[in-house]
Amino acid sequence: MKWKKDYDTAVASSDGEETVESDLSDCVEIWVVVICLALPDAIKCTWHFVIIIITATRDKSFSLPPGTLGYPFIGETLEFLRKGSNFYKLRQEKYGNIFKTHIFGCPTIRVIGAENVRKILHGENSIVMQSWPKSTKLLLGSGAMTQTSGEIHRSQRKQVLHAFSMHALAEYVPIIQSDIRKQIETWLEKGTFLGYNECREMTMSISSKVLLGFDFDVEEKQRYNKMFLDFTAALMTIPINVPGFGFHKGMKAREGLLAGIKGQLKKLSSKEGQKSFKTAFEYYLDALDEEEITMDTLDTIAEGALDLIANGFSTTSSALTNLIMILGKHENVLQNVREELYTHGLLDPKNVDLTLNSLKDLPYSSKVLKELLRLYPPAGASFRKCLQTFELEGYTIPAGWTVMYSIRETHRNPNVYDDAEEFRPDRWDDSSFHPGTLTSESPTDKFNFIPFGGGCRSCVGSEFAKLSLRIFLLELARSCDWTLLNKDAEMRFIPVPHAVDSLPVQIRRWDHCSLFSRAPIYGF
Ligand code: HEM
Repeated sequence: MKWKKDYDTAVASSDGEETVESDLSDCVEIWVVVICLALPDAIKCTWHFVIIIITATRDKSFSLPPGTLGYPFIGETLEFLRKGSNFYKLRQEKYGNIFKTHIFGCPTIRVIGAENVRKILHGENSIVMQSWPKSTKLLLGSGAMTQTSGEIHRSQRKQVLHAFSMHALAEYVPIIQSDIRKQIETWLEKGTFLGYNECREMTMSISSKVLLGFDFDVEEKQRYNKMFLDFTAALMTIPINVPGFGFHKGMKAREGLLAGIKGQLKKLSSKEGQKSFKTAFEYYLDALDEEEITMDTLDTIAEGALDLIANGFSTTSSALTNLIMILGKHENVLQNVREELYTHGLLDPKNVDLTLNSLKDLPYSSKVLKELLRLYPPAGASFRKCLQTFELEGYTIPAGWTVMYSIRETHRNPNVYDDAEEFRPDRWDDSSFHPGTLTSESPTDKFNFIPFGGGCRSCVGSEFAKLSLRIFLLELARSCDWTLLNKDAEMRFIPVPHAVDSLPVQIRRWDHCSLFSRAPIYGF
C-alpha cells in the first residue's frame, strides 16, 4: 500500500512541520537566536518599544490597542509557536478587531475587518510599507518584487503583469490543462493519493513550465519539488545559516533553484530551448525591450523568476488541495458544477480541449472557487511596517511597529457573512446577498473579500492562479469521483491552510452518464 506509506510519512512530517504550533522542543532555535544572533536587533527593537510604552503611559491621547506584550525580548513568541493560528483567534475573541502583541522580536498590531484593512492597503508607502522577516528577505533576494519598493517596484510590477495579460493567459490554457490531466491520470492509476503532496508537485510543475518553459522528467520533478519544499519552508524561519537549521536548508535550496533557473533562462534565450508556446519569462523580456530598459543581469532576472514561483507555490497548492477536500465533503456542490458543465457542453467529448473562452461564463463554478478562497484563503495575513504614527478605530498605531493585516478573520466576519464558518457557494448569488448596500459591513465592499490582497501590492499572479484553479475544478469534476479517507481531519492554517494528514484520497473514474440518473437542476 504505497499511499499508506506516503500517508504515514506525511503525517509524521506534517507533525514535524506543525511542531511550530505544538512542540516546545523547536523553541530551542528561538532561544539560541534571541540569545546569540538576534540580540542587537532585539535590544534596538525593545528600546524603541520601551520609549513608545513610556510615551503611551504619559500622553493620555496615545491609546495603544488592547492586548498583551508578553515577556521582555521574546514577547508572546512562544505562545504563538504553541498555538499557531488559534493564537490570533483567541485574541480577536478577547480584544476585538485590533489588538497588540509582540512576536518574533517586533511589537505587532493585528488588524481585522474591511474598513481597517482598506486603510492599511490604501496607505501603502505613506503610512505603511512592505516588511518581511529577515529570512524571507535573504532567501528571496533584494531584487525580488516582493522586496523592492517605490519606482523600482512599480516598474517591476508593470513588466511582470505583461506575462499575465489575457493574451498570455490564453496561451497558457492548453499547457496547464495538459499538466493537470496528466497528474489526474496518475492519481487514477494509483487509486489513492495524498492530496497536499500531489498538489504541491503539480503546482511546481505547472508554474515552472508556464513561467520558464521547464519540462521536467520524473526524477527532476522530484528534485525540484524537494528544493521548493525546503525553500518555502525556510521563508519564515530563524536566519541562522548553519547546518541543522531550516534556514540553511533553504539557502542551499535557493542555490540549486537559482542555478537551475539560470540554466533554463540561457536555454530559452537561445534557439535550443524554444517552446511551442511563449513562456511568461519571454513576455517579461519583451516588456523590458519595449520600455528600452537595459537588460538586467541574469542573476536579478533569475531572482525575479524565483520570487514569482515561490509566491505562487504554497498558495496555489493549498487552494488546489482544499478544492479536492471541500468537494469531497459537499457532493451536492460537485453535482451542481457537473450540471453547469453539461449545460455549457463541457462534458461533451468534442469539447475536451479548453480555451479561455470556454472557461468563462461558468457562474456556479466561479462561486465555488470564490467561496473556497473566502473560507480557506491561502495567505492568511500579510505584514507591513508603520512609517508614521496613525490612528485606527481610535487607537494609536505607533511608527516602527509591525502591522499584520488579516485576511482569514476578515473573511469570516459574521456581520458580513451569515454562517461565516460554512462552505456555501450560493451566498454569492446576487439576489440572496444584499447587493447595493455599499457600507464597509457589506460584502459589496471589496475589502471584505481579499484573498489576493489589494492596492499596489495585490497579487500579480492572481489571474494565473484563478485560471489554474478553474481548469483543475473542471477537469476533476468531469473525470473523477473521489472519497476522502479521513473526512474529519483537523485543519492547520500555518503556513497555508491544509489538512493535517495531507488529505489522503481514494479516487476513481467518473462516468458522465451517471449525471442523468437523478432529477436535473438546470432543466435538461
Ligand atoms: C491562490 C493563489 C494565490 C493567492 C491566494 C495569493 C495571494 C497573494 C496575496 C494576498 C498577496 C499580497 C500580499 C501583501 O499584501 O503583502 C500576493 C502577492 C503576490 N503574489 Fe500572490 N497569491 C497566489 C498566487 C500567486 C501566483 C501563482 C503568483 C506568481 C505566478 C503570485 C505572485 C505574487 C507576487 C509576486 C506578489 C507580490 C506583489 C507585490 O509585492 O507587488 N501569487 N499574493
